[in-house]
Amino acid sequence: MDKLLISGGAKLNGSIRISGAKNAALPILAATLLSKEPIVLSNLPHLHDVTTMIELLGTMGVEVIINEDMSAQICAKPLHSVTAPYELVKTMRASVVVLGPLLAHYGEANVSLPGGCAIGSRPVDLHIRGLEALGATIKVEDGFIKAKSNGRLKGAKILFDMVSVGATENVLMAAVLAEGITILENAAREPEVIDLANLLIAMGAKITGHGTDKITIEGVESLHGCEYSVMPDRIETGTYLVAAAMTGGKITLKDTDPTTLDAVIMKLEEAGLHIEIKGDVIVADMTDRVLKSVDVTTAPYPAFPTDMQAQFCVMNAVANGVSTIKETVFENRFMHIDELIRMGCDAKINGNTVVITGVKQLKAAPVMATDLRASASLVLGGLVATGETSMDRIYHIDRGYECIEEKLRQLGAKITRVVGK
Ligand SMILES: CC(=O)N[C@H]1[C@@H](OP(=O)(O)OP(=O)(O)OC[C@H]2O[C@@H](n3ccc(=O)[nH]c3=O)[C@H](O)[C@@H]2O)O[C@H](CO)[C@@H](O)[C@@H]1O
Ligand SMILES: C=C(OP(=O)(O)O)C(=O)O
Repeated sequence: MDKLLISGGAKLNGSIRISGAKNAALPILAATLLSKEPIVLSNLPHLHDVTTMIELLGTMGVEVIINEDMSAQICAKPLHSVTAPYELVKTMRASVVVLGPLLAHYGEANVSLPGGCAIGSRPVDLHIRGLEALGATIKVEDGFIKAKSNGRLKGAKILFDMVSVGATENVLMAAVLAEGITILENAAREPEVIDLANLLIAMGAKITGHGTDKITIEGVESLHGCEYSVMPDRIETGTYLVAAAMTGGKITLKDTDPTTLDAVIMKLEEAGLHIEIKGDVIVADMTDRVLKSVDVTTAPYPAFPTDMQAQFCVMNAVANGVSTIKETVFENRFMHIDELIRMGCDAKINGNTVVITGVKQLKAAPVMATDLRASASLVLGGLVATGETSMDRIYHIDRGYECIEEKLRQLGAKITRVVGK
């Protein structure tokens, strides 16, 4: 298995480009199942999860052509299968978002249950109840979600019990082809939901209210092809901003969308990072500034994102002061803390809260990645630790960070990948 070796101590300096957002690209790829016409997607990030989603679409018969400019032309005609097999779903739980589009367009879908993962049990009850409200018949049998629709789905008013990004996306994609009006209440407001809605609108869907907690969809009979560019990755952006804050460097992030990062930017400014925004560029400067720890509580957008929690834990680990980080979205998202403690972090977990006392210096240790953002926090720790940190199980980081070692090296970090046999 591959490893990352990181020698700490370099201040990051320079400029990099931010990639397309994984969490927007995945549902957008699934949405191509809603049309029989080609959809041309640009700014797709080169990530394991994106490859898995393309492979999943491929097993169903979707045709994917990569154009010279690296955009992908995706055409979902004709499908020979409406099954998402366990072998692919188990490696990426976001595969469950093919359920809504398959059901709406083909009247049938068999999607392997995604199961739990390192950060929590992650049930899909809200997805299932939402699709049932649109008239689908759903059985969970032999480890599969087996969904059928007798004719077109029917628009309905759906109030989600809790805010779920994936359930909002799945039901939104089903509702665009349903007969009549669907209203989604307590819908997720994440920028990735907006990006998906904008793609669907470009395909001919009638959607209003995306970006608020009430989305209204007027179903149409069919959707057409279009060209669409995936939004920039706000979590990748936030991760590099934390890297600048921790290393005391000055970096420029290009092709990003600062408007999607309000909560993260506010907290980084509170921590002492100087941030300048010029359109789609962020310049972050920590030169000669003191890093202060900040309290954080994760919650659905527009509050502080759970996907930035691990990165803020490691930042607080080397900041001045004592901080409290509370995780309210996932029940088990502190797996990185034990690994950070191995690097000298002073942290105590109590239920869904961790109290971190900043230390002057982390020390390199062999560490193991447990999930995607936990991996990012260990890389960040390695960037400021004394000595060489070696990180195992880095397939997690390849799910969500495009060319992480190349980008960090471009900023002056000492990081190499050792390719395993
Ligand atoms: C591919 C993708 O976009 N992943 C993101 C998405 O995950 P994902 O869409 O899986 O996350 P959700 O918003 O659905 O999960 C939020 C909470 O709702 C719970 N829940 C969800 C669905 C359901 O049917 N029942 C239920 O109880 C989950 O267990 C969790 O506690 O949003 C999360 C929350 O911002 C992010 O951390 C993930 O990076
Ligand atoms: C939890 C994440 O992704 P996923 O929902 O795909 O597991 C993430 O991007 O941090």
